[in-house]
Amino acid sequence: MPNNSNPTLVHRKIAVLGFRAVGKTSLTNAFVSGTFSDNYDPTIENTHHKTIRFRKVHFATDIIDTAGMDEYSSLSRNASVGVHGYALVFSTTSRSSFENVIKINEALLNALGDALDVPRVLVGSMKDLSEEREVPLLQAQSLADSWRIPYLECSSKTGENVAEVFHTLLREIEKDDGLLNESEDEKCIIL
Ligand SMILES: Nc1nc2c(ncn2[C@@H]2O[C@H](COP(=O)(O)OP(=O)(O)OP(=O)(O)O)[C@@H](O)[C@H]2O)c(=O)[nH]1
Repeated sequence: MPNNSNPTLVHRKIAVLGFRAVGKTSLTNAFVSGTFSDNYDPTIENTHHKTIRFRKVHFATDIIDTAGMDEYSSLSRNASVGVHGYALVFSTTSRSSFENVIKINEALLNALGDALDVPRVLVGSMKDLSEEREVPLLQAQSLADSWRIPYLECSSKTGENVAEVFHTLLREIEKDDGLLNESEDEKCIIL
């Protein structure tokens, strides 16, 4: 077991997937550097790094901000090989992005050979734009429940729930290996 003087360092790779313009880059930037921009610049693919410490365990995390996907897209090699967990993002302001994330989840599980229990979180972005909401919270929550994965809503603009998306995904990744037990995962520190 890790101890205070000698924390455990583990490497984890996370990919952020979703339809075009759902806020994948904004979510990644808000988490990695605490920044937000109103500008829209389509992404090809970028990898960011962040160390997240859950008390005695340091996660050196690679976060892959992928290109917006549609039904004709396939996962890049970097976004499918050696990835420990996925954030599946749709915008709460876009019904089509919600419908699309269902297809992305299917394509992901197919690409991974119908692997069971792929660590994932479903993320509803742009929570601050409540007047433009097109996807009811309960509908998104029941989709996540049917996939047996957590659902979170966040705003990269206000920062609300941004860190929780990544912390929840790390907990999903570590669920079965006992690295984070109850008392250790309560307190997470971003380095
Ligand atoms: N109000 C608000 N706007 C957001 C939020 N997140 C993203 N946006 C805006 O939505 C637009 C698209 O955001 P991006 O982060 O570039 O989306 P993306 O999914 O990375 O886009 P692609 O790389 O093309 O797939 C930008 O104009 C952002 O400023 C949010 O939480 N709130």
